[in-house]
Amino acid sequence: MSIDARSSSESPQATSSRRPSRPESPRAAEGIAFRRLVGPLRKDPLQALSQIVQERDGAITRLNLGLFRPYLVTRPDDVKHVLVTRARDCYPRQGMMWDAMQRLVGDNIGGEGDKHAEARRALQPQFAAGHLREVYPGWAPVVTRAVDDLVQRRAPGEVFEIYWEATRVIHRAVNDLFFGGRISVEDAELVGRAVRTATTSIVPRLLVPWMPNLIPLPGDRRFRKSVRTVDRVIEPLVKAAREPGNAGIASMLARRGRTDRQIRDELVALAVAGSESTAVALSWLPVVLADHPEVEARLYAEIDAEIGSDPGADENATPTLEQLERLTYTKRVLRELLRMYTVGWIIPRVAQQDDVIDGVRIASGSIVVISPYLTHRLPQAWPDPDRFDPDRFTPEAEKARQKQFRDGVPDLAFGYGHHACLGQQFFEMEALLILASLLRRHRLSLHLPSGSSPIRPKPGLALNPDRDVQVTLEPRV
Ligand code: HEM
Repeated sequence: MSIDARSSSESPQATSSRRPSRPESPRAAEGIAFRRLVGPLRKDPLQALSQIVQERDGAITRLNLGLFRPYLVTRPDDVKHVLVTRARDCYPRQGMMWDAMQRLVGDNIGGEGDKHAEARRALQPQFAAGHLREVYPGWAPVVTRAVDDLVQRRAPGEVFEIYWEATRVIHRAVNDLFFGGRISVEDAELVGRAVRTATTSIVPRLLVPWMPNLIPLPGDRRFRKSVRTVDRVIEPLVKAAREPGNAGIASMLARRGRTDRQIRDELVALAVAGSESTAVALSWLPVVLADHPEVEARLYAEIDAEIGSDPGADENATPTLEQLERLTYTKRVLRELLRMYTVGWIIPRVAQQDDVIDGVRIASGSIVVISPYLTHRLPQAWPDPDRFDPDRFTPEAEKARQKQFRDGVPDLAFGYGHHACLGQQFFEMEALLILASLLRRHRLSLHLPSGSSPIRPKPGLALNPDRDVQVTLEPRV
């Protein structure tokens, strides 16, 4: 696909990320015409968008899709402008696109402004490294028991979908953190399924954000039903969180004087932000390992060396936090996986005022799309971006990248700015613990019937695999 600059009213801009040294009057973004976009986007949207970004060296581009004409912003310094510099006054997380989501997660941590800041201040200490260390000894055995149950449920060699099994483990892990163990396994799974249904049935509304709520769209009824299910389970737990002596994030929020509604909103937002993203990330792992036997061998070797695979050793031992911290290669595999298969692949914002980004005029009301997935494919930040290479995340490589990109960051897997992911450290701890507990005794293999096409990413609200990822577990001895 080539660039059609005719929709731009002015001459094309230099594609360097360097800013002009003297002020120039803002220009219109180069655009790509509808007829050139529609075919490639329909055929393979990620490939089409990646090609645009590479051809334009990441310069701001307007996608002319009829009524929907978003600006694509991918260079680290331009992303910083939207998510940090003008984040609060010009690109707050509000407007039509967020209205739909806020019907599920509320407008506290899922909102903007003072209410968001207050919610974030209340939640942050629960996700700080020091606090996670404190809760680890009580929490980790819950996770290893959930992994043991998975292994018991699945016979060696049985084919199953990793997403749902990972989700079951993750729900037990996060619900213990949220409610201090006061939610049953059945209720945890019910909430998980309802959240998944809500986040998938909302997609039609996100695609036509200007559609008034009064006009029904496909998915609306399923969405409302899922929200009712979530509330039916969560509301009594929120009330119970006020009883003295209870543990978990819900009780901590109650002690900090948050209202029932606020506590409900925070917990649902955490469930939406934390559970599905983690399950999708873990679903990509067998896909990546099947294609990269050398990475797989190093990962198992590290787990054997640091955690131990001796089946005669204590069967029920939970890996210690110190052991997890030594899984540096496994952690790099997870980070590279999130670079290439960026679960949070898109971060939309709507300009609330006229603005100029890198000399390009952005009118108030325009949709600005940040795509971590596309930023992760900029060759100037990630040479040979389609190659899977965990060693991009060695401390030396990270230091060199930081030096190269003083303005903005090229690694956006967990967002950036005042909405950056609260749960990143929790995700790392949780994912490493699940992998260490599972892989020390079992080999996880992708099951791809012969003749199947390779599994590829499919963009939706999250970047899912394009079909259910099927796997098997075999004892390693
Ligand atoms: C693979 C795992 C995860 C990925 C890729 C991920 C990614 C992200 C991204 C990209 C954002 C920024 C969204 C924006 O700017 O609009 C975000 C925000 C957030 N994430 Fe995560 N996340 C993950 C896991 C988690 C977990 C485990 C939790 C908590 C249990 C969590 C809680 C949150 C919260 C609360 C926010 C909103 C923060 C705010 O608006 O102030 N995330 N996440």
